[in-house]
Amino acid sequence: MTLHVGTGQTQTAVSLMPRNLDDCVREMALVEQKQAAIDILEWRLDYWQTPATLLTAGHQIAACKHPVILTLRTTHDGGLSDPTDYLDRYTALLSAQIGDVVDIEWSLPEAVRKAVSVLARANGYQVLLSHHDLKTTPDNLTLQKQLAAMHATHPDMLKLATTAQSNEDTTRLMAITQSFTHDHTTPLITMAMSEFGLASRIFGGQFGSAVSFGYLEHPSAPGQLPIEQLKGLLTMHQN
Ligand SMILES: O=C1C[C@@](O)(C(=O)O)C[C@@H](O)[C@@H]1O
Repeated sequence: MTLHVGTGQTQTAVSLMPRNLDDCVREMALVEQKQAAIDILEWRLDYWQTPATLLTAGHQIAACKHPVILTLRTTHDGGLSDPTDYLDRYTALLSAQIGDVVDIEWSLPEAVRKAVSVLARANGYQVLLSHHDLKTTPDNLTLQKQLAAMHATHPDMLKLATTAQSNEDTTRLMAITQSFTHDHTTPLITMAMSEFGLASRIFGGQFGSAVSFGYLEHPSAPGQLPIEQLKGLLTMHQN
């Protein structure tokens, strides 16, 4: 399934964070209950704790009607996974062609990013290149250079998550989003994490951000809203 983002209404995504098959069944039941509010599933693989049943879970998740983003979030970018076995952790699922998009972290060594990207594309996935600043929203020039460097590697889509320490940080990120999406066709997802960043999750689409993340049971990052509340706000704001 090809994920089409960046045109039309802002799409919503929720992060699945199962540790095992029991969690997977529970979370997929919630997805079914809330499916009217969900456009995209993100499977946060860094929470998974039972390698022997990874593919079983993958087939259960991939059986749903939503496009699935595979995300192995490392400790560098706010997740739980050790960056040193990044390619190995992705290989089984990518080789089984489970899911549709692969999130690859900019912070990884270039050789690792390239190896995962080659394996992903060889198995028909789109590549979402992502970067997370867990402490700040850098100055505008730094944000522009960050996006330019990521864009130069030709991903299918980009994601930049910063941490807002003020309302001004959030408005700057949205202005940078507006400027980038005006000048480029590569879909961009941005969000300012923290309570200061709430506006970026509700109004980010107005400035070109393609997707906004809400939560199913628990937030996967600071500042997320419950998915049904987020969908309602996006629908109200965009109609
Ligand atoms: O990269 C992102 C965005 C996110 O960090 C957010 O702030 O909503 C949530 C993560 O699960 C996801 O992988």
